Amino acid sequence: MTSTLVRGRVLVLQVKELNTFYGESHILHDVSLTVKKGRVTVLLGRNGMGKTTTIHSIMGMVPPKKGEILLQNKEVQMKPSFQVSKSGVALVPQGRRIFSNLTVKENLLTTHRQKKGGWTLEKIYDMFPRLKERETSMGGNLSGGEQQMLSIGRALLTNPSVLLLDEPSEGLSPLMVNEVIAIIKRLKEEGLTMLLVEQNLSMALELADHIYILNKGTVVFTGSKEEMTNEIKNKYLALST
Ligand SMILES: Nc1ncnc2c1ncn2[C@@H]1O[C@H](COP(=O)(O)OP(=O)(O)OP(=O)(O)O)[C@@H](O)[C@H]1O
Repeated sequence: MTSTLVRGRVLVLQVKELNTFYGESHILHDVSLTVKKGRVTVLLGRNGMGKTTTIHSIMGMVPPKKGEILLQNKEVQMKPSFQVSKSGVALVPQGRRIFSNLTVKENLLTTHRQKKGGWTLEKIYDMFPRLKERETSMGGNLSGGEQQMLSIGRALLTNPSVLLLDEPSEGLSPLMVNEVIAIIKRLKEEGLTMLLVEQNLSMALELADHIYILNKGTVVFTGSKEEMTNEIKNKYLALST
């Protein structure tokens, strides 16, 4: 498989000049970003700035009108979601979207795609012992934190090349947010490549290798957390404008 190298790192995902519309509303304006292998890339921005639309464009759920999406140098932008997923992109969606009337085990097995040396049900249970304990419970009876683990476990079982996480901290207690941070760190240690959408700045700063900020559908900052000045934070991430 051909790969693009930037400063010695393979680019797993390249998004180039995406323009996405909902009907007549032009939401994403030439959004470009790259996700490097083994790194946590974070997409930040206030409510309604286009973060979820970017994720949904990558997944083929809202096809962009213009732009390119390359997964390990192969174009995926005109593919339907199931093919994007098959190509190696997995999504932990906002709101978790687990099946409430299936058991934990059934939820996990809906997506399992085997890969040599990859994620298995046993490996998921090793990482999330709580899911093993609740294996036969209905998804709808789990706590918010357990549902988040289930949503992450289900995405991992597709054995993706890149994992997209859309606001995994949303609606969780501070204790559970710390748990999710610890999970993401462990996944990084396992070598997983991730694109994390967040509004929780402290979580983003703890995890990010590289940051993009979206404002009104446009990338207004790209750089390391050290390069993100207070001025930039106040301008683009403060809760009120
Ligand atoms: N299905 C839709 N139809 C029409 N407009 C939409 C739709 N979904 C989102 N939008 C609009 O697109 C813009 C970007 O929304 P998006 O959900 O991508 O933002 P976001 O940065 O992820 O914010 P949030 O954290 O609130 O989800 C907003 O103005 C929103 O109202």
